[in-house]
Amino acid sequence: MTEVLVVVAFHSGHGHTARQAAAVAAGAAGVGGVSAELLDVGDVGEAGWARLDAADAIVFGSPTYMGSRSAVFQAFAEASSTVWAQGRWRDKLAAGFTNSSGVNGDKLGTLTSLAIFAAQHGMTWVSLGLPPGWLFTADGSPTDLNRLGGFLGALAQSPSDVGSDLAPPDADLRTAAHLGERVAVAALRLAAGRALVGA
Ligand SMILES: Cc1cc2nc3c(=O)[nH]c(=O)nc-3n(C[C@H](O)[C@H](O)[C@H](O)COP(=O)(O)O)c2cc1C
Repeated sequence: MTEVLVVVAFHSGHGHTARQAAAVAAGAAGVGGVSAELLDVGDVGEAGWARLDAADAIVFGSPTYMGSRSAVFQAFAEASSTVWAQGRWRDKLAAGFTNSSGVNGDKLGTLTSLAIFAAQHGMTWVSLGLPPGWLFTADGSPTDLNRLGGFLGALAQSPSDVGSDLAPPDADLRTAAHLGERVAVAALRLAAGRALVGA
């Protein structure tokens, strides 16, 4: 059986995005032949960079701070310029997720920045692949998968006065798990294809 590695590279200032990251990793690890690891981008170190090099897919996650990715994630992105210069992540799969307090909260700014970051590295972006839930149709529910209606990546919302023990809600964690599973399956397919064509 093909073994592939999905690394979930994330920042979380107060634990909410960390819960979303854990859900992404659990979704990926639930797919046979796939292992998933969490990596705090605020503390990568030599071993962390090596795990990123070894990954078949990297799922990037950040809270939305002031309408974009956090300063800690940005520092990680800038630190990856050596990786970029050497093309070490080229042709790996990538995907992204973000969490913020506003229902909208300008989360798209974060996801867009993550997708551009992945594109700069020559990675192949995997979308969320779910229909929008909740208010997309009148009979929707806030417990729907993809309740926040994103396509580019997984979205989560945590009220600013609710701790990470209670937020983000289950629907958003299930959405994150779906993204992890989708990336894992895509990584398996890519590995199988590579084995066939020898590249
Ligand atoms: C510096 C800062 C900026 C923030 N900017 C936004 C924002 O632009 N939009 C929003 O909806 N929430 C914003 N928030 C709220 C966070 O996104 C929210 O608290 C989130 O759950 C934090 O995730 P974390 O616990 O993983 O850090 C901001 C919070 C901080 C600390």
